[in-house]
Formats: sequence, C-alpha cells, structure tokens
Amino acid sequence: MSSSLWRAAHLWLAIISSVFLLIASVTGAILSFEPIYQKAHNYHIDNADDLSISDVIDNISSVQGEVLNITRDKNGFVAVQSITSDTPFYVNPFSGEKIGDVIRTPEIFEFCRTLHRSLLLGQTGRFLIGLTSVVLLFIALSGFFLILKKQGGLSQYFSKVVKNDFYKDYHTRLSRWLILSVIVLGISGTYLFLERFNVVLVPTLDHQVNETALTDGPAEPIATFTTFNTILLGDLREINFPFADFPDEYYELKLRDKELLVNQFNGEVLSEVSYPIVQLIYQISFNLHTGEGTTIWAAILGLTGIGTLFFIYSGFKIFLKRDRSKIVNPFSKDDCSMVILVGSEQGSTMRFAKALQAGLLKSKAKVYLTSLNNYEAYQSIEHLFILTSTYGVGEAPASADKFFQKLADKRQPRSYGYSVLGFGSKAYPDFCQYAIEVDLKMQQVAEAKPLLPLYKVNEESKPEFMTWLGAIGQVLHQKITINDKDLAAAKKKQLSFKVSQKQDSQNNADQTFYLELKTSKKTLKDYRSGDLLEITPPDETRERLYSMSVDHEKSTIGLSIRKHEAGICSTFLGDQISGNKLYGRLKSNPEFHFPKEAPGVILIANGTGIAPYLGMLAESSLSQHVSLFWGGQNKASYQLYESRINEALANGKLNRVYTAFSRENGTKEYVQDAIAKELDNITTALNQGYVVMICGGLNMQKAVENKLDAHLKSSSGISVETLKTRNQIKADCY
Ligand SMILES: Cc1cc2nc3c(=O)[nH]c(=O)nc-3n(C[C@H](O)[C@H](O)[C@H](O)COP(=O)(O)O)c2cc1C
Repeated sequence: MSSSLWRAAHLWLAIISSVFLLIASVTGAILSFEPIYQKAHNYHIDNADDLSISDVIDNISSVQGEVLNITRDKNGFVAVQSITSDTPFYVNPFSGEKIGDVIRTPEIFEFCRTLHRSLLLGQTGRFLIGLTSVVLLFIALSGFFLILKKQGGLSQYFSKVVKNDFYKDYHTRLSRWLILSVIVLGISGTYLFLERFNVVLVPTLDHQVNETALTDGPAEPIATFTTFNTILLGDLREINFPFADFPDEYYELKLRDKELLVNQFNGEVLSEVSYPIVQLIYQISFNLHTGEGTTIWAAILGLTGIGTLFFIYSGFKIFLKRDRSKIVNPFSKDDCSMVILVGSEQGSTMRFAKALQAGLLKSKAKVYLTSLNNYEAYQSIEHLFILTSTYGVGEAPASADKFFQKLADKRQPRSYGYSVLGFGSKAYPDFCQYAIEVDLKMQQVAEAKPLLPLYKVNEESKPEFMTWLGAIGQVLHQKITINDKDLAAAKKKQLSFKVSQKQDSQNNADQTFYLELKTSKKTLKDYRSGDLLEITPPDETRERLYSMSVDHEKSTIGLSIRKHEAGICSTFLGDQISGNKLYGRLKSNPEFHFPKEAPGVILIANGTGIAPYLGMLAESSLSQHVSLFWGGQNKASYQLYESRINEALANGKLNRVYTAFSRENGTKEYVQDAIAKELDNITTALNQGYVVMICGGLNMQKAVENKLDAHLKSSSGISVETLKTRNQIKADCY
C-alpha cells in the first residue's frame, strides 16, 4: 500500500469518526481521573497483599462478626459486606477494623461513563462507539506507518521533525509519543466491543461439584484450611461466604486467574476452574482501557485523550489547509506504460500535468505521474512525457533540480518514446531554457526515442498546450480529452481594492508606474511590507505576484510596476485610473519582512524592487542604521520614489542613499557597481549583525551576491550562503 493510500485511509477514517472520537476523547480524558481520584483516598494498607486469606478472614470476622462477602479491588482496597452493615465498607486486613465507607462514584464519572460507553443511545450507541474503537485502531496504525515514512524508518523515529507548518509538525511530534497508547486503546476497545456483541464468546464457568460426596460438620477452624493458608490476599478478587451451615453452601473464591468452591467445614476444594483465555484477555483489555488500579497508566490515558483532541483539531486544520495539488496515482509505477514527469515551482505546470494524467486515465491508459526529481526505473514504460517550467535565470524549478543526476544514474529497462513540453514566460530572456536542456539531455539517452520535437507554452497558454496535446494524440493514435475544470486554477476568494493613486515615471523609457491601492484596515491587519499582492487579470487563469509596501495608517498598499510588452497583468494594471476597483489576494511572505531586531539594515534594489522598501522605511527604528542602494536608468527614473525617500531621510528612518544609474550622462553604473565600492563597509556591517535585503531582478541579485560572496570569503571566510541560512541576507527577486 502506497503512502498516499495510507494517508487517504488515515484522513477519511478520522473524518468519518470525528464526532464519536471527540466524545470518546473528552469523556475518556475525564474518566481517566477516576482511578486517580480513587487512589487518592488511599485505603490501601501496605504489605496486606502478603497476608493469607485465612488470616484476612480471621482478622475481619473477629471484629466485624458474620461476614457475607470480602472483595479486594484493583487499588488493593479491601471491602467487606457484613450481616450487620447496610453498605460495604473498607477494612484494614491486619486489624479487621473499618477504615472508611466504600467510595461513591461522583456523578460526573457516572455520566461520562454512560456517554463513553453508549453515547446515551443504549445498544445502538454501544455499537457505534465500539466501531469507533476499531476505526481508532486503523487510524493509529496508518498514523504509525505515516510517521515511519516521514521520519525515514524506525531507527529515525525520534529524529528531528522537518519544519513545515505548526499543525503538521505538532501532529507528528505528539503522535510519536502517544501513538502507542492510542493503539493500546484501539485494540482494547475493539476487544471489549467484540466481547459485548458476542463476537468473542466468554464461556460461563462450569463448576462440577459432586453433591453426593459432600461432607458436613464438625466445622474445623479456617486456620487449618490449607487452601486458605496458601492463597494470598494479593491474588484475591472476591470471597462469597456460605449463607448457612449446609454442605451445599460453600465458599466461592474468585482469584486473579481462576475460581474455587471450597467446603465450609473442612476447607476441601470442591471445584477449581481456571478462567478461559478470552476472559483473561477481557480483563487485561478492560484494565488497559480504563487504567483502573494504575495511576501512571491512567494518567497516560488521560494525556492520550487530551492528545487525541489535539489530533482531531490539528488534523482538521491540516485537512483544510491541504495541498489540493497532491498527486494521486491509481496504479503503481511499474504497472504503468505511460509516465508523466513534472518540473514545477509554483504548481501551474503540475496542474497541466494532472489534467493530462486525468485525460489519459479516461482513455484507460495506465499512467504514473511524479516529479522529475523522483525519476527512477519504470518496468512497463512505453511513453514518457516531461512537462517542466523554468525558474531563476533559465534554471530548473525546485522539483527538477536533481533530474539530470538521476537520469544519468538510472536506466529504463526498455526503449520508450518521449516528448518534452516546456512552460515558461517570454518576459524572461531564457524562455523555456530548462525544458530546452531537458530535451537535449533526452536526445542523448539511448533507450529514449523522440515522439515529437520540443513544444513550448508561454504564460500557461491553454491553446498552446492543446496544440501539443493534439500532436501527442496523433502520435499515440488516440484522442485525449481534457476537462477544462482540471486546467483552471482553483478559484480563490478575492479582496477588493480601490486605486487611490497612479503615478507614472518621468522617464518614459522606464515604462514604470507607482500604484497605490486602498482597502480596509482589517484587511491589512496581518500584513507587512514585503508581503505580496496576487492579481489575476479578468479572463485570465494565471495570477501574478507583486511585492508591496503597506501603510497601516492610510490603509493602503503601494506597488511599483514595469509594463512588459507581452505582459497581460502589467498592461491591465497600467490601464487603471484613480477610483477604479481591483480584485486580488494578499499573501504573507515572512522571509522578506523588515528585521526590526537588527542593529542596521542594508536595502538593495533595482527598478521596481524598491516597492516593499518604501513601506519598510516606516518600520525602522531611530536606533537602527538603514541605508538604501538603488539602481535605475537615470535620475528621472528615481523621481518616482524620491519624495518618499527624502521624507524617510528627513525623519531619520533612513540614514544613507546610494544610487546607480545605467543611462545618465553617458555613465553606466549598476547597483552592483555601487555595492562594489562599499564592500568593506558592508562586510563590517554584516560582522556587526546587520541584515542585507535584496529585491529586484534575478540578474542583479546574482551580480550583487557574487560581489559580496567573493569579498566576504576573502575578508572574513564566510559565504553568502551561510549568511542566508542565518537570515542575515534575505532576497526576493523575480
Ligand atoms: C522568479 C521567476 C523566474 C522565472 N524565470 C523564467 C525563465 O528564466 N524562463 C522562462 O521561460 N520562464 C521563467 N519564469 C516563468 C515560469 O517558468 C512560468 O511562470 C511557469 O508557467 C511557472 O510554472 P510553475 O508554476 O509550474 O512553476 C520565471 C518565473 C518566476 C516567478
């Protein structure tokens, strides 16, 4: 069974049984206090368990007179019902003296017990709650399997949990400790359920007493009964005394593992029947399920009940936040003749790949879908489809960066046809570069025969994808139908914004404008400068992200945007005028927030990358030293931001500004050149704990980081990579 099936089983069983689990956990947690509550009364007398039954009977009878029944409960408390008392009472087995009345169970426990056992619904409730135990067992076992998978086996069981999301992390962390007790509760609850509904039959004990051979009087003293002398109080559960001095009235002894009938006159054992194994298992299950008699186990059960509440809550949170783009493969990899490998960073290529998978599955093909980084040998492979986007500067997306290595290491067992489909954007100079490289690599694989030349899709264009799909259909001689719904991105709830200001750059060549959008205070409450605005232009499926500045006082966000010729979204935003209404979503980007704790911050940007900094300057404190490096075409380009920057300089929120112009009076200076001049100061500042932030184009980021890296390595032996892991260098480039 694959991990995804385990996960699906874990999830759906939990969802179906959640209400019952909730009731059982709350009541179970409360009931776990009952054994602790009882133990707290402490009617336990030390060393009494070593007394023989004959001593106990003697001691009690001499003080309490005629006794009807003696019990020893799981706490070791000895209770007596005598002929003269209406209710049972606890005694000291050494002295036979009464030490207290039998504890009355508080109402709350009684109520919880009924709810826990039958949901107050009688037999139907008992059945439902019993079934919940069975389901709990499967949830726990699937959970255990998932932890093993996640942690990388039993030997890694308690190794560090890879940081993810609060609910996911603690769902795993806590369950590593509580899973065993949940499994115990599941197994014991299941056994009690099976016993109650007679699936496991516990036979009634059948004592065979030879009535004709029964002897009577004269009664010998109990102290001479060998059996009573050898059985210890610790092994006793109950003794029922004979009612009258007739030979067919005998002592009934219930011990840990058997029952005895003993002649009241001479102590002869008339019948001895051991409990059947099913009954012993029942007892063990009962004790394990209730925690009766053991405070520590009861406390563990209580924690397990509370933990289960957390599992239900966090499980729901994980479910609601779940990644709907998860891959589901109905066939195992070696059964599939068609394999789809995907390279995707933000999920859109995966969406196309899933639509393709669904289309092929509809035509009864056996298809296996996975990411390029999971490349391995596929025993039944006939066709391979590679769909990949390009990231960075013509680089592999995150889910494909190990593909070439794996392709070199793993060979397919047979020859197969392949086709590569690249996803990218013409707004980048290296359009579909990574797909081009993948296609070239595939051409060198001996077993791989091209089905089609490389196809490319610009900005998730559906028509371009359909063209490729048609070509594939022709090669395979089958029509592949794709559901439009599968291709469309999930509709997300949009927030409304009003354009409050639009300002164009004074340098026309820049094609840049500043857009201020107004919204409500509440909408912006959880967002900061450096977070992102996601805009999907009307009639488009693909969203674009813009790094924004946030002004909480004015309830506005600020964006700096450069119009691209083929840029659908930048054109759409460029057409806006004050008063227009726009829709979008806000996305948190905590890795790129202003570091309020740092002694100083160096902000580096080119072009529109300055947008988040314009808001961040308001967040700096007067004790922090903040400098800004900005690169643009010329001084006219700078004017779009100048008043905001000057205001920050005037009120002490910004200490220094360095500008670099690439087309000003014949000079050709880029922001990385301005950085190069200040490398000594920047290195000193980093050594003092300053934080460097970089926002703008990827090429600029690379150039700045290369300069910094070389200088840092030679001067202080530290690399940019190390500073990034320490969060001393933060970048948000595109
Ligand atoms: C930071 C960044 C860098 C990108 N670099 C390139 C690139 O060099 N070449 C290209 O063709 N597309 C580039 N793209 C565009 C993506 O490849 C394109 O949007 C693709 O549809 C994304 O697919 P995904 O959502 O599956 O990752 C880039 C996108 C981003 C956000």
